[in-house]
Amino acid sequence: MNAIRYEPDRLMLLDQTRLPHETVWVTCRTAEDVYQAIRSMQVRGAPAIGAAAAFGLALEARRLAPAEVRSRLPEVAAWMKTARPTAVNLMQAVDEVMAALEEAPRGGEADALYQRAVAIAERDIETNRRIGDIGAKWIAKHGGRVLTHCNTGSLATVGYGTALGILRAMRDAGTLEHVYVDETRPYLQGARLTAYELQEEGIPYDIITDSTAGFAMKLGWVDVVIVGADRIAKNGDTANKIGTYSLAVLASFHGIPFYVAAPTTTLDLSTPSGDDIPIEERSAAEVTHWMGRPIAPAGASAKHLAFDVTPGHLIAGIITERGVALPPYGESLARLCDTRGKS
Ligand SMILES: CSC[C@@H](O)[C@@H](O)C(=O)COP(=O)(O)O
Repeated sequence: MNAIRYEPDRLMLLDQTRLPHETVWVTCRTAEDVYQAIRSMQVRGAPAIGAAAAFGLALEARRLAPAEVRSRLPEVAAWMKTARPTAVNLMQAVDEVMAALEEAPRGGEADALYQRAVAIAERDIETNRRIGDIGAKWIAKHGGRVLTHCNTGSLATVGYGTALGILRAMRDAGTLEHVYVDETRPYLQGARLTAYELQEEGIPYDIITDSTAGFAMKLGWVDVVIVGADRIAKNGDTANKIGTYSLAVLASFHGIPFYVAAPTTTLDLSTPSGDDIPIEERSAAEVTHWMGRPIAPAGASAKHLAFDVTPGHLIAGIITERGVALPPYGESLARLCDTRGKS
């Protein structure tokens, strides 16, 4: 399954607001189209929005008059970064494409940007496969019953997935027994998207309501928790989908190991701790309504933080394509970043 298809003059995104019941592809031809698709969560998941943004800038470079590309694109790039504030993959991918612009030959800007966006997309799939291999070996020692949150699969990446990639690799290795999928209020990435991917793969799973997770742990259903990440600060504090922090606290209370799986492009060593990570606040209507229909009284007030931050001390390990970082994260993450890009 893949949710991102690309050609030099268009980006096609599988609309994740319509899944699992409708398969609708959205065609983007401009940076504005891509920006709107990211904001409205037609494309979502940290690595997927990074790749989409990269293609968005490449599309814009093709659309602009050649003489305008170098003067106009920096502004578009800065704006693209504001589409969603928490996932640092977006900022990294935009910066990477803009670096390609610096190196591009005169007149070859649009092609250079497209090639860089393709490289970002292809690298993501390769990275996820490595996370899967490394993670499957590491996690197997804890057992085969895994609880996960949100969607970290093919839909959230360019392909294969991070935490969900580990589940695929465990299934292939014969070590996966069962997956408990938090439904993940309010956007239901678990119930709609992770369940869809696991079902396609024939992986045994049960959706649970978010509030079931603690009791499921108490009942002994869960050997290990694995989640994804949107931004990992220098000290290991990790921003991920709202509800992740509660899961980590529950896992700690029950003595269950809690892991984060993410590519090293999700590490942000320039952010000292989780307190410095910007947390996206989305519309209250996404909490009070479902698919446009109200579920709360008219005029109800709601708070909608889209992400939370799990302190590093609650995380047993951070599984990346370069290996598993263990606490203390200040040192282990810096070591992983030192090796980033060297192989
Ligand atoms: C590999 S995806 C990792 C994270 O981006 C994922 O866990 C998550 O929080 C997604 O949030 P979303 O709001 O759906 O973009």
